[in-house]
Amino acid sequence: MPAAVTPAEAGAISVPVVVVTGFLGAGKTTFINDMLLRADGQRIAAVVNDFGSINIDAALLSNATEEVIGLKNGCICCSLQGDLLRTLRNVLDGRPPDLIVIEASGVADPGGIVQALMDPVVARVASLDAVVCIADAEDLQDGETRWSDPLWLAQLRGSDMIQLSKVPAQANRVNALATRLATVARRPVFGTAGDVVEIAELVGAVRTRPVASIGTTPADRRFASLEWSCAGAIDMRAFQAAIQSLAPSLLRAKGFLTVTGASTRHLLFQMVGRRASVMPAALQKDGCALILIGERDVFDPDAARRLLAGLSEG
Ligand SMILES: Nc1nc2c(ncn2[C@@H]2O[C@H](COP(=O)(O)OP(=O)(O)OP(=O)(O)O)[C@@H](O)[C@H]2O)c(=O)[nH]1
Repeated sequence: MPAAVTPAEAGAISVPVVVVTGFLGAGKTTFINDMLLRADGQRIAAVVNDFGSINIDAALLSNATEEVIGLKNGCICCSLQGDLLRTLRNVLDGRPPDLIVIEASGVADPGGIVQALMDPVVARVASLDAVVCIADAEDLQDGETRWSDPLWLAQLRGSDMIQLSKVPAQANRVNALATRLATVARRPVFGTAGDVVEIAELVGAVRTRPVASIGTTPADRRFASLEWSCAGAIDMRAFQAAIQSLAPSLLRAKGFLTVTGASTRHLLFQMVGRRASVMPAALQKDGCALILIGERDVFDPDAARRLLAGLSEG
């Protein structure tokens, strides 16, 4: 029996799709959140692919749009391509949105996502209009590591434009960074003067792009991750000490915490490289849910799990 046809597939509509890529913690969710807040009446559906099964990004975006779909446990550039296509069909079923924005996980090569979107059935109803790469100015100024990272280069070169995040105040440093980025990527760079790429610039342009081959190491061979959760509250000082000792082996950590020993009980924790922050969480639910990610050859998830287990026993 042939598969049911969505209204969009019936030929009535083609919904533009924007893919947001960028390295772990670059600022993809922040950019999409800002985009949703600037939507000005447009209905934007966000499809979010977190690296782990704790879908933190989807929870963060759900304040800004009712249509957030989390793709859990895997990476849409490789193992989740089928899920992405099924999700797009579900989004397009019923009343299609004006725009679909897909947040790739920080470990994804956008080439795989572009390839999935070129599936002939999907391409008829959802047109890939732009791939935006969020480039983390702090990370890029920390040293040369990222500049020679094949995954980061694939994200940069697999995009149509680059949006700088975490821009330093000094204009000369920003301009030098933007010039270097534009040379490496051969793409326009936004954000030097606090400017943010507008939705109108993302949608409607006809862009031809080669179907990129995925030449980067599969995410699960390069990165190791730990998802850790507990039902109750943990001591804030003990958590800070644990994270401090894990920090040298981590690239990214984030999650929701319920803590004792601090003025706010429910916190959103974020760490990118060595920079950590906490802020009051919108969700007032007891318990902790964290994801920690590092390079497989430096981060030991089992040792981290043992360390964190001590927090919920205290
Ligand atoms: N100062 C500053 N902080 C930012 C900016 N963009 C993002 N951040 C912070 O950087 C951290 C990571 O931001 P996210 O938007 O979650 O990054 P992401 O790329 O979605 O992260 P992953 O999905 O885990 O790869 C958070 O603490 C943000 O508040 C920015 O432009 N300026």
